[in-house]
Amino acid sequence: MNTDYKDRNHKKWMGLKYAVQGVKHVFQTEKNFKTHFSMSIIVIILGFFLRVSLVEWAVLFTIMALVISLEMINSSIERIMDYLSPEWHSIVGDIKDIAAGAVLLAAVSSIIIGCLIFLPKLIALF
Ligand SMILES: Nc1ncnc2c1ncn2[C@@H]1O[C@H](COP(=O)(O)OP(=O)(O)OP(=O)(O)O)[C@@H](O)[C@H]1O
Repeated sequence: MNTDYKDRNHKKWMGLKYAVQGVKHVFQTEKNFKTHFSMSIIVIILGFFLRVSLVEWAVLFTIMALVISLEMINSSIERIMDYLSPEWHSIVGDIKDIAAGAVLLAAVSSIIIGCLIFLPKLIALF
């Protein structure tokens, strides 16, 4: 019983370790991920500087997490398709384009949200 609990706990931590490895891997290999990550850091710094409200923080973190998560899923889909179908095929192209389109939609939304939250505060500074 006790060993069983320890085993489950160990597996849980190993799962977390692999997930962190996944984030590290995508950070090291995907240029777009680095761009989204850097943009998120800038947004957080700007958020502190412009004293955004709790609700605004919640909106900003939700959209940042969405963009970064979609970028990771997109990278994952690209790898799956390259592994399953290394040859050129229009359906593979469609699948990759759709996954990339999802990231684009979220990224455009994040720019709009950033403008809605930050622009009035920046304008008020001048
Ligand atoms: N096997 C394929 N068959 C058909 N089209 C493909 C294939 N591989 C890539 N493409 C086309 O090339 C585009 C770029 O694919 P690629 O796998 O090189 O992604 P990427 O340039 O690394 O994307 P990202 O910048 O998001 O990482 C795809 O969106 C798709 O239109």
